[in-house]
Amino acid sequence: MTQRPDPDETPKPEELAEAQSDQVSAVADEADVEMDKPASGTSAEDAVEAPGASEDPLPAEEAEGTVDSGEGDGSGVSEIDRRFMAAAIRMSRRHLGLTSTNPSVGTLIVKDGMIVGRGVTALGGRPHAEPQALAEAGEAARGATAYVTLEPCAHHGRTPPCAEALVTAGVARVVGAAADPDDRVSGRGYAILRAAGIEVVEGVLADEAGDELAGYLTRSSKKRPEVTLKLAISSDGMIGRRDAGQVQITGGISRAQVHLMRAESDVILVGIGTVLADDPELNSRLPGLEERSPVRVVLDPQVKLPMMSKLALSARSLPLYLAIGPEASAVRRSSLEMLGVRFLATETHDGRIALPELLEDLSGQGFSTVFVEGGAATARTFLEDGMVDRIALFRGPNPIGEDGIRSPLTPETIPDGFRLVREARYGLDQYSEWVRD
Ligand SMILES: NC(=O)C1=CN([C@@H]2O[C@H](COP(=O)(O)OP(=O)(O)OC[C@H]3O[C@@H](n4cnc5c(N)ncnc54)[C@H](OP(=O)(O)O)[C@@H]3O)[C@@H](O)[C@H]2O)C=CC1
Ligand SMILES: Nc1c(N[C@@H]2O[C@H](COP(=O)(O)O)[C@@H](O)[C@H]2O)[nH]c(=O)[nH]c1=O
Repeated sequence: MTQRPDPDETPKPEELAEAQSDQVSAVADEADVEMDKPASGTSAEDAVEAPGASEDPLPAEEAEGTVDSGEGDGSGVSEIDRRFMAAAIRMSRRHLGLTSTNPSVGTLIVKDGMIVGRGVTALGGRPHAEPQALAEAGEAARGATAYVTLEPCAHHGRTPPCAEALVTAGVARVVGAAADPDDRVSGRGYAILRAAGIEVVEGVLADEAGDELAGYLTRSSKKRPEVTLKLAISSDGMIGRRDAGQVQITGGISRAQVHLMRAESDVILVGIGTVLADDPELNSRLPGLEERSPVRVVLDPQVKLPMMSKLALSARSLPLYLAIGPEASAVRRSSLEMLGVRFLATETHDGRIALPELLEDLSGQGFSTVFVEGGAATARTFLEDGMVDRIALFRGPNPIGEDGIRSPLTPETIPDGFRLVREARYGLDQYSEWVRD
């Protein structure tokens, strides 16, 4: 029988705060740089000393300026530059999963050590972060420093290029994090700024910004979305119990974390085996993030999805796609179509959906991030096909035993080429995350 999550286990805010999660605290950090607060009067300390920030308070004299603090590394980058960039990166998380096909970019305009303008790429991808931050700053942008998590765009789209907007606003200095691989930008954004006499510093916290922009960067360079494989495993390395439906392996704080990760993704994907066993909802149910549920995709070559499954019954309110093969029954297809289910016709190999083709299709539709939540067969083929960019493992404290379904992956069997980037404790669970080098 399917076990439902215990509502009493829904974590309280103080539990979340205790979870010491980078991502949960990042959301809290973002909230501290509230977009709807008046910009004027936000000091460097306000921006950087958000909850969860580990940095020591800045000395007043350092907070007053944005020029080299005298570290002597000769790069022209000060500690305060890095802190403002860290704040801009945290802010950019606000719209992760909501700006497709654009990346979620953060911009801060800083004058005399005070934040005078803030912008995050708007829902749907426009307007970009820079014009919003410049509009908030108004005349104060003249002579200010702009912190941008991605190189400002250089092309004329529905709005003029952001690089030109920064020039027109009269900023004196631009500090950038990640370079933009988009052919229409790729160095041109920084070139426009330099040609106008603006001082440009590139690559400040580029890795950290790249982490948040991973979907966009992968989609631009590999023409497919960034894939995160997430699994919840028991202490003895199982992901479920045979013929038992959904087994709760991890606790409430991990579940909240998973729902946050879902909310930050464009697509959540599982195999039909998981749907038949668990009857999952695959949405984001974290209070306040319900509207941010991703599109759901099920690998279902033979269209086995039950009409009465939670997924099929919710297809009108939250998009549901079945990746189907050439042999899919037209009759089953049209019954599900009436419920609002959509289809992605894909080639199959040995009855398996061709993942590279499916991912290319999803990328073509503008999706930049795919969160794969299993089950075992699906996880295995994503790994075998080399289609996993990030692995997120939640390990619960209890064993499942002999009737368990063995996980295709444990912390001890992470494939070569992946690097451990994050570890955290969520209640009694251990969280570990790896990225492909
Ligand atoms: N702890 C955890 O993190 C999770 C645990 N689970 C557990 O896992 C179990 C289900 O796992 P499993 O049975 O392996 O099911 P999957 O969810 O991996 O589904 C497998 C099915 O998906 C279809 N499929 C189509 N293309 C592919 C492809 N390229 N690669 C793999 N599958 C493809 C096939 O359907 P067809 O046979 O019709 O061709 C295949 O049998 C359940 O017990 C569930 O509770 C599930 C998710 C997460
Ligand atoms: N059992 C288990 C997980 N299982 C995953 O979550 C899915 C259920 O999603 P939903 O119906 O939306 O709650 C399920 O089908 C499987 O993919 N995840 C975890 O983080 N921890 C757990 O202990």
